[in-house]
Amino acid sequence: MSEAMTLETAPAPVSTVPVKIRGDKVSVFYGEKQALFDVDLDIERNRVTSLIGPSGCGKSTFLRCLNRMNDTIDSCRVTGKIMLDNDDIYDRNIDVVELRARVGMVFQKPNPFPKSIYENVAYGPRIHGLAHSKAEMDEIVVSSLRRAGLFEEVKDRLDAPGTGLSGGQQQRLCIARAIATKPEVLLMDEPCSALDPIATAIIEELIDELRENFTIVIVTHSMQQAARVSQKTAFFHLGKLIEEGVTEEIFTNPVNKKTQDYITGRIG
Ligand SMILES: Nc1ncnc2c1ncn2[C@@H]1O[C@H](COP(=O)(O)OP(=O)(O)OP(=O)(O)O)[C@@H](O)[C@H]1O
Repeated sequence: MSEAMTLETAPAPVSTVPVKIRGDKVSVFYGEKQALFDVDLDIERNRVTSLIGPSGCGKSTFLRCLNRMNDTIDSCRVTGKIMLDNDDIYDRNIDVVELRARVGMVFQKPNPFPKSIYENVAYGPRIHGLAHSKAEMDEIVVSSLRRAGLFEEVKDRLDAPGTGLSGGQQQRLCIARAIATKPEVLLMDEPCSALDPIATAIIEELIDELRENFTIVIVTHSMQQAARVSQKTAFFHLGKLIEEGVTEEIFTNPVNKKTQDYITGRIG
């Protein structure tokens, strides 16, 4: 069966999970160069969605559209529509600072501020005015560190520099920092790529726990990781969303030949 016929005859995925983010014909240009082409992708609430595909296929570009991080790149232009619940996030009335508090981000390389562990976590809540007293701030810091699975390891040295922690601990600190502003969505751009297997396993376990309270979108180069942590997977190739669906289906029974070639290691 040809690829076109397969695509045309494939039934639309049916899902009853509420949609948190709806991407509608999202295209991204860096200057003259188009990096994403008409991507339609729904991100479901309280699920982990993995974005996978070969290097340069546009995974990070799409991820960065979801909290308008691409706005920081001068040459970058985004077209199409992205709805976060009922808000069009590219609407000119959207406050981008507020948007980034609702849609937090964790980067590839742990990047704690050169401040204490406590201050790393307190920073966001402070600039967003989320705590009205020291006691409230203490509560936010402790609960965020607990949720990030780090509190027990650092409770006796909250005044020590965040940069003095191990790589895996630093990444959990960055997760605590991201969740301290009580975001609805957490974006993770290859959050384990700088970590060893043990630290990676801890973060993966954490991702699974966090989805109870957050909607998570993760970019990963590791298909094993996508299979372990996500319920939905979207496969990108050369700036196009080729296929998306239930993770298990994507990895065991992909509809598109390109997806099949990628997961079997023939491309990428
Ligand atoms: N700031 C930028 N300026 C110009 N082009 C860019 C910029 N960022 C990304 N691109 C280009 O856009 C395309 C998609 O890049 P992107 O980083 O989104 O891909 P990716 O799938 O996340 O790749 P990787 O897995 O290597 O991180 C690539 O061709 C890349 O060179």
